[in-house]
Amino acid sequence: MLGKQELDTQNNSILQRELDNLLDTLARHSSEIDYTIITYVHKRRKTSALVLFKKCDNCEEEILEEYKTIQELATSIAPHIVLQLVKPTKDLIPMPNSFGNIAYARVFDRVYDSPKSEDNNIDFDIELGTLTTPELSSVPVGIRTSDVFRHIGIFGTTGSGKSNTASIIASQLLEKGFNVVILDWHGEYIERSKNFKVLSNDSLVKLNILKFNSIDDTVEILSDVLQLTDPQRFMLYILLMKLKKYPSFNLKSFISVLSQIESTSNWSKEVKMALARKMYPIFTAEGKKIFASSDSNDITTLLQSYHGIIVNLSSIKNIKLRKIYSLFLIKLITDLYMDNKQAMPIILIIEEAHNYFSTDNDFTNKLISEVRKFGVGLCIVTQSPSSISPEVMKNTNIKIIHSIKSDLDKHIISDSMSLSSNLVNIMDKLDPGDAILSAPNIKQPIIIKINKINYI
Ligand SMILES: Nc1ncnc2c1ncn2[C@@H]1O[C@H](COP(=O)(O)OP(=O)(O)OP(=O)(O)O)[C@@H](O)[C@H]1O
Repeated sequence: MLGKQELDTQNNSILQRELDNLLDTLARHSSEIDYTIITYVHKRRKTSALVLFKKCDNCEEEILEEYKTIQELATSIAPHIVLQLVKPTKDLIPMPNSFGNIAYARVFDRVYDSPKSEDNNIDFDIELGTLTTPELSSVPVGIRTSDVFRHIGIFGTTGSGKSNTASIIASQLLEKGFNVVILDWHGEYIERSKNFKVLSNDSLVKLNILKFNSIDDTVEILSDVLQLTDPQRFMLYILLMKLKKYPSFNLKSFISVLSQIESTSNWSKEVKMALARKMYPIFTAEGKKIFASSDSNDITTLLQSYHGIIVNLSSIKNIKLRKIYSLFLIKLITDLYMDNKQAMPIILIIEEAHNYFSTDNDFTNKLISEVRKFGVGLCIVTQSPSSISPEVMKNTNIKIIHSIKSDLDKHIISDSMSLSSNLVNIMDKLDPGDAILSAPNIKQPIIIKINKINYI
């Protein structure tokens, strides 16, 4: 194993990175053949060999085939490393004897974290998939129903398999007697739905902004999404207090109450105008389809009729309205559970959560730490862990990490669950459907292959 000549001898960090990548890939490559790296140090010179071995009779051909595969991998993953075949002899470990190139490589202590057979005893009742260690690839693995109230985080870049994983959890919890509500941001679950009721366009539950329990939460949700300044936020608070006395919530009552608030200066007039402008989408034709003016909020009847519900949020085209609606729907459901004990527990699957579980939203931060006592589990699904509140990372006890490419996102995840460097290195190399699982029922994070599900 030689570093190529044209590289600066001092700068062997490139070689190191390439070798790391090559080893990570080899560790995931299932093969009957074992590998080891041996570094020979002689005075100030060193030289390394990647040794392939298998205990067998007459399997030279097989090992040579494997060598060819690795050589191809090395050409694409590690272009500055040359693998040269050294003929083994009966008594000697083959070592390259050319010291002319870069003194390569470093001694590794890489051990890949795959559970050994004695760790197999994983207690679970929601099956997610199987272990990835080749000899244990038929061993099933999963999570416990009792742990879902301490929330689930599913992370991964686009196309890494998040929705499939969320669907596996959703369908098994539905079978176990949970209410399951999926907030489907892009409408990607609807085509796969068999046992779930889909709410779209006119069938979406209409919400009345004035009829929620806490005016503080209402102000928090609207201020966060509409990006209100402090004075606008304060004016909204006064406005909603006054509007509560009105029989209906519509543009007319809104303007009427707004004009009653005294404006003593140009500045306060501007605050009023800006608030009216920002609130306006709620009173447009699309806003009127999802926000009721006089009805009371009720989700109980719907949950009694359908235990599995997919809310097709993509049918709300205006993104701000979609965010406001999603947050108020979460509030409606969680308030129901927090106000009265419900017979069936519930899990809310929140897709593309980075869109509305932002860092500075007090409502969502409070929610994630409080609801678990009331039989509500949240399953937060996002491609961008760095864009959501740190409270989410802190309060998700089950973490399922699909392939993550961004260094920032990798950093945030590894910090939140103290992953070994081996697992951090492997995070961007996972295939779709493969994931690192960390949960209270398993001793240490493991790599698993999630089952594929065709409908829910
Ligand atoms: N466990 C799995 N085994 C095999 N293929 C899978 C698995 N999970 C997902 N896939 C495939 O990977 C692709 C992406 O899956 P999925 O839509 O679940 O990813 P995603 O992370 O939710 O993507 P997006 O962010 O775009 O919604 C699909 O074609 C799906 O069939």
